[in-house]
Amino acid sequence: MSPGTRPGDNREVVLQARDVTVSFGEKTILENLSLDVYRGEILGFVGGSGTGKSVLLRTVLGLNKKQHGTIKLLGADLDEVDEATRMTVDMRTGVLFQHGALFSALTVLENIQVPMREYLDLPPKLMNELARLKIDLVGLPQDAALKYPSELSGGMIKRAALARALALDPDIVFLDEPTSGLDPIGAADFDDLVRTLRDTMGLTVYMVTHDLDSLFSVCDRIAVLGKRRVMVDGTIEDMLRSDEPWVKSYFRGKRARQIDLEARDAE
Ligand SMILES: Nc1ncnc2c1ncn2[C@@H]1O[C@H](COP(=O)(O)OP(=O)(O)OP(=O)(O)O)[C@@H](O)[C@H]1O
Repeated sequence: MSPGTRPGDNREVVLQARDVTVSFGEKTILENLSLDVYRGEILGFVGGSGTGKSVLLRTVLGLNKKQHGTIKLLGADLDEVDEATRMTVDMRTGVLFQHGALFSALTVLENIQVPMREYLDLPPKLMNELARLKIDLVGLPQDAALKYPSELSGGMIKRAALARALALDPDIVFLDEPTSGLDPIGAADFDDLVRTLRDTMGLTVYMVTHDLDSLFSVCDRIAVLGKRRVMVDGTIEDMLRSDEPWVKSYFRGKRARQIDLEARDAE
C-alpha cells in the first residue's frame, strides 16, 4: 500500500485492541483504548513523552497486565489461548526494543539465531545459512556476522536487531523508536529498509517513533496516543488537517514545517 492510502474495511486486522485499560496502582496510563492495525501497513505510533506508548506495546506483547479490554494479536486473544497457540503467535511476531537490542556476549550471527534456537530445532549449518540470509536481507555486510555488538556502529546494531526480529519470518514487527540515535542519513536508510521489507515480504509494521521524517516519509497511517487513548488516527494528511492541539503543534510546529519545506524542495 502506498503511503497516504486509507485501509479499506475489508483488510485483515492483525492487531485489534478494544477498550484497553492499564493502571499501575492508582495511576491509569491507558483507559478504554481501541486500535486496529491492518495487514501490510506501516503504522506510526506517536504521542508525548510518558503518554504510554511503551506500556501499550508491552501490553500487546503480553508483558504487562491490563485491567480491562481485549487485545487480539494475529487473531488470538493472548489471555485466552493455550500454550501452543501462544507460541505460534510469538513466532509470528518480531520485536525490536529500543534498548538492549542485542546480546553483547553473542556475535551478530548468534544473536539472529536466538529465536531460532528458542522455537525451532534446526541443524547448525542450516541455522547459519538462514542467519546469513537475514544479514543480507537487512543490508549488512556478511563480515558483520562474526562481529560483536560493541564492534558495530549504531546503524548496524539497529539492522542486526531487525535481522533478529525477522529471524522467524514474522507477520508483524513491533519497532520501538528504531531510528532514535541514528544520524538523519542512517535514519532515512533504515526507513527505506522498513518500506522495502513491507513491500517485499508483506510485513505489517507497528513503529513507535518520535521521528517526524519517518512519519512523513514511510508511515501509511499514524495513531496518536493522548488522554490515555488513541486520540486521532489517519494519514499524514489527516494529521496535518487535525485541530487537536497536540497533533497540530506536533505535525504543524516549527520542526514539522521544516521537514515539509525540505520535502517540497526535493520534489
Ligand atoms: N511497570 C510500571 N510501573 C509503574 N509505572 C509504569 C510502569 N511502566 C510504565 N509506567 C509509567 O507509565 C507511564 C507511561 O510510560 P511509557 O514508558 O509507556 O511512556 P512512553 O509514551 O513510551 O514515553 P517515551 O516517549 O518517553 O518513551 C509513565 O508515567 C511511566 O512511569
